[in-house]
Amino acid sequence: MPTSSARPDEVELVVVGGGTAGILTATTAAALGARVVMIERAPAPGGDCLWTGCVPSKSLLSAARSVAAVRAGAHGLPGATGDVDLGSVLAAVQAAIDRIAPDDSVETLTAAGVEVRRGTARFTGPRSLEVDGVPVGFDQAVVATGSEPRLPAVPGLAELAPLTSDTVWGLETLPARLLVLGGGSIGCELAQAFARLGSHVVLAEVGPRLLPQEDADAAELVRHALTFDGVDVRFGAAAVGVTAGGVTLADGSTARADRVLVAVGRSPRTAGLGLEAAGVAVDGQGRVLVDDHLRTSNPAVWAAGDVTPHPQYTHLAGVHGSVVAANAVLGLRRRASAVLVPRVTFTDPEVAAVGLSPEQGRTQGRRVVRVEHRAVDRAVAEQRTDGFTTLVLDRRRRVVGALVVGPRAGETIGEAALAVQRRVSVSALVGVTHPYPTFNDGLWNAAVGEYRSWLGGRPVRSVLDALRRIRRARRQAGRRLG
Ligand SMILES: Cc1cc2nc3c(=O)[nH]c(=O)nc-3n(C[C@H](O)[C@H](O)[C@H](O)COP(=O)(O)OP(=O)(O)OC[C@H]3O[C@@H](n4cnc5c(N)ncnc54)[C@H](O)[C@@H]3O)c2cc1C
Ligand SMILES: NC(=O)c1ccc[n+]([C@@H]2O[C@H](COP(=O)([O-])OP(=O)(O)OC[C@H]3O[C@@H](n4cnc5c(N)ncnc54)[C@H](O)[C@@H]3O)[C@@H](O)[C@H]2O)c1
Repeated sequence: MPTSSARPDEVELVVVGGGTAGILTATTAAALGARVVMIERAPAPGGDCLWTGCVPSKSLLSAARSVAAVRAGAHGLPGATGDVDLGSVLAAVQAAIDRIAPDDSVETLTAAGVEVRRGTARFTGPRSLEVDGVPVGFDQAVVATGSEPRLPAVPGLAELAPLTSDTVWGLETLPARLLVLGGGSIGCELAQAFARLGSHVVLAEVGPRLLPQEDADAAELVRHALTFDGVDVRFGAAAVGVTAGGVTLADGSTARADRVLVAVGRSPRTAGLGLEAAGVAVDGQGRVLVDDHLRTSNPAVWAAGDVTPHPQYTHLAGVHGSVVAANAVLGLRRRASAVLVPRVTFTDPEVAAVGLSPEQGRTQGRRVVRVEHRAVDRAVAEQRTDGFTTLVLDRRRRVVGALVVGPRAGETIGEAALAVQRRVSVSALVGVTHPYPTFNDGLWNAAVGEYRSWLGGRPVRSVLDALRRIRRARRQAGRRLG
């Protein structure tokens, strides 16, 4: 059992926030033998991913995909018409949440050895905080308070009661005209979902393209797909004002909308947290500054998940939790920078990436191999050839990055992440028999193509020629002797 320097009235480890980062911190620390208290202000733990983020958005996208397929009238069926009942769709979304919620419930956490306290935490000193006014001393603490939607300062926007990813799930009817501000993951996913469900959607992005964190050719395929679904995508189009005619955009156009959905990025939830009292430094955007071990400027306080300057993904928040717990409880020095972070935008087609992107790879002089999905039989069979798989290789032909665009690209990227993490070579990847026909063939075919071109290269060719000559000579000698 790890020893604690906490006084009897102190908690060994306090975790502030019961989202993915907080839950993984708390359960890992408890498994390591620490006395852990987790404080969550919401009615139930689970955080954004469960209640307003990943789970509802993926459930909504699934419903929207089904609606699009039915409306398209594929396979000789007459295309369905009529309005979607948003209430039914959101009931299914809620059912998905309800099925997953028990995994994060107070009962489950209590059984895992975590004491959960409901309330809002605020630091009062370097080793103390209060929960709704009740003081708590701690030996160590973890800030895992997540992030929240950022609202742009646009005159008149607040009067339109803009929706965010926090509130969109409370809609009672489908907006006939929806303006989505922001073309990042949230904007693209929700714009496509609402367009497929039947809203007329304008997506206004301030920059010159969608998904700025991804390569331009991947973003262009998503723009094409959104446009196909009826989304009116506008670039250079930050909202600048509101008139009786609609929302004025920086490209000079106006978007008439019944509702506006803001998805222009997320800010850390640090306001009112008393971080100054705790001596915890934040950056200019309010994000909690951490070192590579996720320790803050106060040696007794750590941070994990969306509240830090690291990328905002559930899987990373979870890994942060386990890193922080190991470092805080056992005194290990696990590094956040050692964590490989794959990412997926769940539009149709999906965009999935890990490691070096092809654009980064080319800039760094790495070899980039690409397979178009028109050469992947599963994509052809499903008439979904609008994608590609790209591998980025180092000088020894080991996989250092991958970008996949297509249906279920998010499933393929797990294998690519394993390859990048373990520095798997193209020849090793070729040696793994892949079942046929799958979208993962894109990855395998890219590796096979690269391997064949290596085999066809001059140095390997001359070795192979020599081996063949020796083999021929031996057979001829054998025949003479026989
Ligand atoms: C629409 C949407 C879709 C997304 N889709 C994906 C996806 O597909 N894949 C993916 O990887 N990521 C996705 N994300 C991102 C993902 O949801 C976040 O990265 C993840 O939830 C971050 O977890 P966290 O624990 O850091 O923060 P959170 O989940 O936000 O948890 C923080 C918790 O702290 C609590 N809290 C805050 N302040 C206090 C306080 N003072 N006292 C007590 N409690 C407090 C909050 O109530 C909250 O429960 C999506 C996000 C959104 C918004
Ligand atoms: N599939 C996933 O993993 C997933 C899904 C949703 C969200 N998330 C996470 O949540 C985070 C936040 O998502 P997000 O989409 O809100 O943010 P984001 O930072 O990914 O994208 C915001 C977009 O809004 C644009 N923008 C900024 N200001 C604008 C303005 N005033 N008007 C118009 N456009 C503007 C930006 O150029 C950018 O393209 C992401 O960073 C991501 O990590 C992940």
